[in-house]
Amino acid sequence: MGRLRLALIDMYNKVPNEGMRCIKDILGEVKEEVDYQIFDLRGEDQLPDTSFDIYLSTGGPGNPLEEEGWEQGYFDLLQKLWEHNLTHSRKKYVFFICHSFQMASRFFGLGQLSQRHSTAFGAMRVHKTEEGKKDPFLSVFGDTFYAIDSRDHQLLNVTQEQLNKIGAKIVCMEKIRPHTDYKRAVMAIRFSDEFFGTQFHPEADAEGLIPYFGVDPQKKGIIEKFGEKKFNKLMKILEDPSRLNMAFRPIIPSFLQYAIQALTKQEEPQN
Ligand SMILES: NC(=O)CC[C@H](N)C(=O)O
Repeated sequence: MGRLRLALIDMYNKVPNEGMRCIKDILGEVKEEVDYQIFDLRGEDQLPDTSFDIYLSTGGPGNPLEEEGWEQGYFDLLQKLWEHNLTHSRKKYVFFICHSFQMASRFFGLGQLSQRHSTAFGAMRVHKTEEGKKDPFLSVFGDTFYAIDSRDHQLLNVTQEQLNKIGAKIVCMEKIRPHTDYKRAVMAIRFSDEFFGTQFHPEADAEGLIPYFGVDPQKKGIIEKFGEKKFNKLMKILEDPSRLNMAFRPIIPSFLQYAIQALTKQEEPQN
């Protein structure tokens, strides 16, 4: 059978970022099995059709509730992929990161998106839920793990009824902060066997981020925006391999291996 085809949906709207480099690195690890094509959705209005096997939709800047004009096309694509999976044995696999995760929550009608009281930025502790403890994509982690977070918005108030409608499960939540009244935001959702999304950045790599954040203008920018204390804390976590489970960032590779195995097991043509 031929190589699998992956659509990388770039949501960065041409804003410089580390996400695309990290994702391309990860996709380099499966280059024998998977070819990928980039679609600059917000910058160039490029949207893949439904012919791809796997879709990886990135993080990006801005308010996930704002209408920029590309949303309906994106939602139509998700609708077609979701319906495809309901009626075909050869499935479509979709991974949503950060901004895309927020867009997916809008598409599926889960919870409420809102602006955080302050920007979340750094290496944050994430908690698995009971469902998360059973999730194969998270199996290498303990009950809590560190992940890179970078966002101004959050997903709150997802109800069990909303989850049940599509058969989704919340698999990670923000850390518990007993000293604040803030609600804990949702950090990862398994929408289905094939659709998975994280509010954090599972593509982030410590090896690449240390030299990136550690020099100006990034270093200066972080200190100006968040203070020296937060900068030092971020670097300390990035440099401590025992705390930094994302050093080997296993979530997206697990997703890709799962998709590759399922798709190569099945002979084409389908159904
Ligand atoms: N890094 C991201 O993708 C951020 C997502 C979104 N723009 C937010 O501010 O919450």
